[in-house]
Amino acid sequence: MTELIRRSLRDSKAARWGALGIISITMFAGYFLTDVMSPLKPMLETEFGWSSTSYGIFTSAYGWLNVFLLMLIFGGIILDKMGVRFTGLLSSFIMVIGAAIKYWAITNPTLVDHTIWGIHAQVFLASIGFAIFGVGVEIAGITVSKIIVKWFKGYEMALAMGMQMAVARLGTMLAIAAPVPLAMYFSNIHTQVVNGELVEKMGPSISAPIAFALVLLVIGFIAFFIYVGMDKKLDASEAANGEEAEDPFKFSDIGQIVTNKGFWLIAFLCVLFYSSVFPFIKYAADLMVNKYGLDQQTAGIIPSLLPLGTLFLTPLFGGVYDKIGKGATMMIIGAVLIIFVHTIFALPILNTWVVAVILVIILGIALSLVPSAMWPSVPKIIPEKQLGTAFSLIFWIQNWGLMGVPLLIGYVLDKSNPQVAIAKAQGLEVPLYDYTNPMIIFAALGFLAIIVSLLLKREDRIKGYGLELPNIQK
Ligand SMILES: NCCCC[C@H](NC(=O)[C@@H](N)CCCCN)C(=O)O
Repeated sequence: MTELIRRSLRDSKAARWGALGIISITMFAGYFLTDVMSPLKPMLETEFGWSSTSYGIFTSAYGWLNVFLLMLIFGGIILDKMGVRFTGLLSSFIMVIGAAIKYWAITNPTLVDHTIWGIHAQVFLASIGFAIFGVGVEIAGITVSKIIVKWFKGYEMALAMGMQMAVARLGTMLAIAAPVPLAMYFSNIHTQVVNGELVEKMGPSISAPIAFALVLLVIGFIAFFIYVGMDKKLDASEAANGEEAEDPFKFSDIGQIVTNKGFWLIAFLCVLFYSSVFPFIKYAADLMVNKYGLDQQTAGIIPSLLPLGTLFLTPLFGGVYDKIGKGATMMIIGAVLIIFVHTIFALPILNTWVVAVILVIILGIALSLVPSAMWPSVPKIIPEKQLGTAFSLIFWIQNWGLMGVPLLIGYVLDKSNPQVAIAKAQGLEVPLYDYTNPMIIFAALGFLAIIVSLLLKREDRIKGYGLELPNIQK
């Protein structure tokens, strides 16, 4: 009889996986909007006269407020103080507002020939929207991480984190594959920049995929309200069973987190690893056009294989970590794969799409290995009551990379290819970009990630965090 008595709602498999399903919808929408502009880079250049630097500025905006105004850190503190319900609703709402501003900037033709502080006005305002959205999606990310720990500790935590990331990657995949067909389908007559002049012309609708993303985000916001109901029931069930409430968060906790060497190694690995993958995704479709000779219409297909592979592999590797362990080793292997892939991309040989497909698939394996081991390792290093703040600090450090690297890549791309700007200014046929230098930067990040992952394994041996041990408690 006693086996039938449940201690808490989270002891019900259906309840915890149901909760995970609901919050995954919100993150799916967030990841879709995050990458929706990536395959549109060539169109932004031809329709609105953006340069690679403009695109780099826009892409880097994701981290502006998170990094410089410390919004992520405040988000983590709010999360630990106010809880997952309030923070989740707030962050989903911020995502909707940011996406709406970005949509407005992209649809507003009068912005096309203005500048703000020397930046193309459309780029500037779309960037503001993306920066606000970036605050929302990042805070939603740490909230969701804390929610998963809350429901899955002692259960299939890595698998759950892997499943949530897989659903989010589905958003990334859709964001790489769908925007160009959507923009072409909704082609209309609108203002474009042709040789520096504004003209009314038939062309693809760049705003259509963003409108689609906005609708998804509203659905994600509504979904979070449903989660709030489940979270209340979880708390009630735990209170009824006399489970102890967590110690409240104290500011001195921050001191404890930042004096933990394991925390820093995870944070550095996080920034190096993610800076060599997510900013790469922003340029991947363009790389396929310029290095592998694909046309704009099909260029998104190969990069979309990257998140596709992760859909299956992230939960799979998460399950391996739960049952067998070897988290630190998985991170090292992932970092080795990164340097391999980017080095081959950088070499001015093997310029055939088959090689690009193979490399993207290997990168997908890396993007499954490292996150499925890294994120479930954080609760092994940091106590649960400090997790919101710890995740937010890790995300904050990571956002420096997510902000700085795309900007650097856009800049390096323009500097290494001055012939492109000259041709555009003269109204000549635009030559191809040479991507060697940007890819060397990505490979260098992979190299640093290997060093940090080795240091992390060593630290685990010294401190006994248990990163090589399974997560499921027998
Ligand atoms: N439990 C933690 C999950 C983190 C997942 C991780 N996301 C991030 O690191 C975000 N800060 C950045 C997301 C950028 C979206 N393109 C992930 O692997 O997606």
